[in-house]
Amino acid sequence: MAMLDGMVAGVEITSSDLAEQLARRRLGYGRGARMKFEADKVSVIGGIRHGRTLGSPIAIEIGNTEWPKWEQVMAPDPVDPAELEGSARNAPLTRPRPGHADYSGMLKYGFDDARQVLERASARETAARVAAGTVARNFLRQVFGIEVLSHVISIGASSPYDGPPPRYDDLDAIDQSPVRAFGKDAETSMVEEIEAAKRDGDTLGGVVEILATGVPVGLGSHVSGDTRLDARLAGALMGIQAIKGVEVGDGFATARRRGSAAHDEMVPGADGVLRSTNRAGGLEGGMSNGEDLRVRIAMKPISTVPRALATVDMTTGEAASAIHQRSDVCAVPAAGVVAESMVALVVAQAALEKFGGDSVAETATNLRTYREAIDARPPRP
Ligand SMILES: Cc1cc2nc3c(=O)[nH]c(=O)nc-3n(C[C@H](O)[C@H](O)[C@H](O)COP(=O)(O)O)c2cc1C
Ligand SMILES: C=C(O[C@@H]1CC(C(=O)O)=C[C@@H](OP(=O)(O)O)[C@H]1O)C(=O)O
Repeated sequence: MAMLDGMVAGVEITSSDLAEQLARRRLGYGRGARMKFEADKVSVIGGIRHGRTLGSPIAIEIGNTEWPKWEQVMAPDPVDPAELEGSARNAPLTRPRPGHADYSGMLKYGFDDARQVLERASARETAARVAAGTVARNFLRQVFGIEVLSHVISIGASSPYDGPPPRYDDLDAIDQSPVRAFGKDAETSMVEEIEAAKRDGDTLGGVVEILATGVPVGLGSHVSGDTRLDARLAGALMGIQAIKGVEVGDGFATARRRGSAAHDEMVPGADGVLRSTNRAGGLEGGMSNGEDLRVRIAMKPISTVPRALATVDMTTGEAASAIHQRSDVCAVPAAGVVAESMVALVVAQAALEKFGGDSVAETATNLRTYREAIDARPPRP
């Protein structure tokens, strides 16, 4: 269930927009069996009428077609233990899987069965993020002309893409790529990495770049740490399962440069201030600076490794192997779609803080007033 509060009235959104974005999240070479047989069945429960948001909380349910198999073992009401006997699926999971939430969750919550942790910890939940993010995307496009896109930079040790960032027009081509790569060379190298990992019973992570174009200057704020747009983007992106690093603009490469080669110099132009570079990724002092937002995320390899990892049985204390029923080999392309949604949600929230309003029309009026004020600055020489 995705719940989205605070969205203005009048945003155009249909079930097929939601389905389209959810379908993008399921794609990608290297995803596992569950993606093939499980469908995302979308039902809008409230907050949208006749294709437009109402300004009330939006609730979207995404059916989990796997649920009937787990209905008994995960039942909210007490179940007679005799009914659970005889099925491996119903047996408690006592061997925490390294890299997952199992071990810490079992100790922290006092559980003997890691199942009480794992389904909630699962990235299945990212379907809800994509549904909520679709509303944010449509709002950003409709009012601001902002577009959010992503592409995979590398998977495992593949040769990283190092060309210019794609534009929104390139997104269809990126989505056509089985690894959501921008460019054939990067794609070939990524596919080879996945095939090798599959052969070896192993899993992979990788790096994704996310861009937002058309973002007005002044979203976020320099006044405190928690209002900084870079901090909010990093927090939201780190909140995605398996994301272990976030880089803003040239991030780590910038740390190795001298100041004279690290910042984005300004020159006067016919339409105001111009920049010849965007090393900062569109963010200075915790605020958008009018350039494209550009952030990267690092995803760790999938935790459920087919070549079973060593663990400890929490009931007996003995050495054991972690279970592997099925899993993705690599979910980096899908993580990119999830990351786009998180960026859209953060940017939409910052845009609503800055421009406010209860309807698309009111937010658009506030944006126009702001643009008129800033368009005159600085005076043209
Ligand atoms: C889109 C997506 C799909 C994932 N699929 C799997 C999977 O099939 N198997 C798995 O073990 N982990 C998968 N993960 C990663 C786990 O959810 C992640 O390893 C786990 O939550 C622990 O990560 P954390 O330490 O960052 O919380 C996936 C993550 C994402 C974002
Ligand atoms: C179901 C989804 O992703 C799941 C995320 C996930 C994990 O551990 O995060 C593990 C796998 O699930 P299972 O262990 O049940 O096979 C993925 O299929 C999805 O993205 O819709």
